[in-house]
Amino acid sequence: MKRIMGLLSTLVMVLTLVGCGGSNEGKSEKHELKFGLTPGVQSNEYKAVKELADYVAEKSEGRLTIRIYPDSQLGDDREMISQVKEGSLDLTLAETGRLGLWVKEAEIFQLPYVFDSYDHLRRSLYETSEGKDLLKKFEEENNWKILANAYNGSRQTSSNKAIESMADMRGMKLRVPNAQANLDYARSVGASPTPMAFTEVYLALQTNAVDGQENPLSAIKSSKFYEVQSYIAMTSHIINDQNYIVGKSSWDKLPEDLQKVLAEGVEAAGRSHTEMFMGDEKSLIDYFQEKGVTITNPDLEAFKSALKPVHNEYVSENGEAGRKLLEAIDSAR
Ligand SMILES: CC(=O)N[C@H]1[C@H]([C@H](O)[C@H](O)CO)O[C@](O)(C(=O)O)C[C@@H]1O
Repeated sequence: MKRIMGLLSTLVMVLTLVGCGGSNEGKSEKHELKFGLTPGVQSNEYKAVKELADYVAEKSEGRLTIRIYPDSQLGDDREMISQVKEGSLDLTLAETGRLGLWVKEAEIFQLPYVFDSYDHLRRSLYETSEGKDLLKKFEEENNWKILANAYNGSRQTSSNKAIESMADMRGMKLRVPNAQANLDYARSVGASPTPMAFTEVYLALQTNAVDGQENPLSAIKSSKFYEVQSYIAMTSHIINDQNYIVGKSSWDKLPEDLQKVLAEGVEAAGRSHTEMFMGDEKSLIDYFQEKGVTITNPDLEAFKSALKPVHNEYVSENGEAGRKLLEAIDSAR
């Protein structure tokens, strides 16, 4: 009886050790992260995120998977950023300026005609102490850990009538996302701003419910807006960036080796993201012209002076923090 009891307890010990996996504890555990984004599967954004999902699945040998929810399935960017903040969504894409809904002074990142180029925007965010402070606030106060910042194109204005100069925009019903900077752009150039969800824009243009919209060339292509618009004016009014945001709480739940895989995957996806948007800006003008769209190049000086009061408003609303950020951006030129 004693021998049987001894054998049984040895067996229990062996089984316990196997069950725990010894030093391999956690290594066999599987993790799934949810990634939500506004654009659909034809977009560059989706392609880059898919590249990330494929990368992590392969490098982690199936231990880390990313399930992608495109096409605003989980809501628009504002809702998804808020879900990441609360911890109910793991990953999303967001413009730095959009985070200004929560960290007020960050809204300067989407003001029209603030940056000379994407490089200028990137330097302002990563290389100035004010930019670094913002990144810190995002992570420490809002649960947004920025794993990469990519270029998402410069916004242009498409329409059903030619925009040769700013005066041609007077009274035009211009669809914009429901974001202050875009509303300000439409209003300041004399158009009538019409906010609406991204998923409804094609139909609104097709039925002439609105006269035009503004988005980067890549989005005009992937959402097929060029099929229902005859003109694109190169207004280059907002430089869009795109942060790959992971919830700090989701990040902290991952074992270190999977954090490394995720960070490397996002870095590579961010690079492809930027390359796709930069490449499109070189090739899409010809593409749209071949499709019968006329491209116009209005004088941008009038646009820039029309938007100057919006910069002044920003400074008066954001006080010292806003003034410092504006100076930092100027110094990064
Ligand atoms: C990250 C993200 O979702 N970006 C979306 C932006 C932002 O919502 C907007 O610029 C406010 O910041 O709006 C669009 O350009 C748009 O609706 O036209 C679609 C784009 O996918």
